[in-house]
Amino acid sequence: FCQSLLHTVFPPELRFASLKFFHRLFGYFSTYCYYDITEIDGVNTNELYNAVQIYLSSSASISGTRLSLTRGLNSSSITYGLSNNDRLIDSYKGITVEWEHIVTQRQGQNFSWRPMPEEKRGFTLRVRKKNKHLVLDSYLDFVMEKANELRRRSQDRLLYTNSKGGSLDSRGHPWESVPFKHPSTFDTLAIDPSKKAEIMADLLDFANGESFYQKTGRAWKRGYLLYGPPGTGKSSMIAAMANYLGYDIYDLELTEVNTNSELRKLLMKTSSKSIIVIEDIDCSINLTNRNKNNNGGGDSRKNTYDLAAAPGDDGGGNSITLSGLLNFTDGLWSCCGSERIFVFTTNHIEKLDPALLRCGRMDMHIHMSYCSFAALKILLKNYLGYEEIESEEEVAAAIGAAEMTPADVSEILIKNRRDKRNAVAELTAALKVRAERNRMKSMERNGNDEAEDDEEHEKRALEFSESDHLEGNCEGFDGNEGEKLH
Ligand SMILES: Nc1ncnc2c1ncn2[C@@H]1O[C@H](COP(=O)(O)OP(=O)(O)OP(=O)(O)O)[C@@H](O)[C@H]1O
Ligand SMILES: [Mg+2]
Repeated sequence: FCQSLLHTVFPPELRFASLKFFHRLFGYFSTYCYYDITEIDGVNTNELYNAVQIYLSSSASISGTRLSLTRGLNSSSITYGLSNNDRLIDSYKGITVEWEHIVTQRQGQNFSWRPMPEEKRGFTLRVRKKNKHLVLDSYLDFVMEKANELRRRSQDRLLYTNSKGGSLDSRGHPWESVPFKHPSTFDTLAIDPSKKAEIMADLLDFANGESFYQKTGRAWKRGYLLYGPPGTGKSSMIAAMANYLGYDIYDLELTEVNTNSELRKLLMKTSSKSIIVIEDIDCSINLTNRNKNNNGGGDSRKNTYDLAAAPGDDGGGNSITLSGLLNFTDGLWSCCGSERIFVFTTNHIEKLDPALLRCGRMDMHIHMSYCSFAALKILLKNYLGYEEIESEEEVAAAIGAAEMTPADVSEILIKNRRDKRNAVAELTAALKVRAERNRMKSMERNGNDEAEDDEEHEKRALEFSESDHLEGNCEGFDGNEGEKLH
């Protein structure tokens, strides 16, 4: 009406100014105020737009009559959304707000560094003027929070890894992501039940501990160091943690990071509710050369902490220092997000610098040990459905000395999963062979000169393994004892 009135009454040159005037007048007398949340804010994607879309999808699923359905690339569920130019009423703390989704055609493509969508989309939020402060102070935060929660619930976990050589992806992010579908959970993890319960309780306390961390003035983060021989379930434990808490995983490949500042940037680009993992921390940075540098005198603190690869080393220009890494986990920058878990894994805890191990940095040191009897029972139950086995005493007697990893055990169980009886028989035999072999090795090590006996034992062990067709497995077990192959 206003516009047709303007057309008839005002000359063209005055139309724009008078339209503006009418808008102001209308705004002044109106009891409402309006907030536009556009999809693209200048050149960047507006996070708030995405959040509102997700937030409204939860209420739209119940009340709307015409909805748009979408399914994201990384999502395994469908989300509902408002169709074009549809409205939805929402209430919050006793006030009512109205959302409208507005889609218009973009007029003429302006020059831009990246292609813009043809449609211009946005939400308009209508609120009563008297409720303006509540909306700005807390409703929009509430929407953001709720959207993040919904996103986490509807979407599969994401596994991020830092791009090769610190390069950025097309959206300027240093992390690349794929859907995280690792099926490991605390139910499938074979570790001592008491240890498992302790870890689960610790994780839960952490996830629910916002007010505790606030009250005690601590940054809301926690560090776990998982150590133990290869194949004892360190990576499986990380996956179980992520699945348990519903967190994303950032798998940090330290060898791809060149400088401390790059490391810091990576940290800044991680989201909260995530697990930041550095696997095989002892192999990622050269921990052995720091003493060499130390001999040179000068700034002792710097030298002690300098973990940079020595010249000529295969460091690939990598100049990350221990202090850089400690700052990553512990410094002021580590608090730029919240609710984050750091997990480091290593096969050789003795190689790590004490600075990395001190309390408060890595809060919990978790020893992932060889398969115990309690852990074996979990594997037998999960793989074969056995609650009990016949040769329980025999197995229990051999398992301690056998030093077999859960990976070794599960390999035997998988191989024989069609023939459960054979699985247990083969497992018992393998445990005995391993126990015997370890016993002999320790005797050798102790300088016991029962050399003739040794040969006989070896023979017996071999005969034993051959008679049970175990050659292939035993080879496999041997390989797991020594160094990791990298
Ligand atoms: N504690 C465990 N419970 C259940 N399965 C296990 C356990 N440990 C190992 N496995 C099985 O063995 C395989 C290897 O385990 P995983 O990769 O977690 O070992 P790791 O400790 O991370 O070894 P590495 O030090 O070589 O990285 C997994 O596929 C998993 O199925
Ligand atoms: Mg691993």
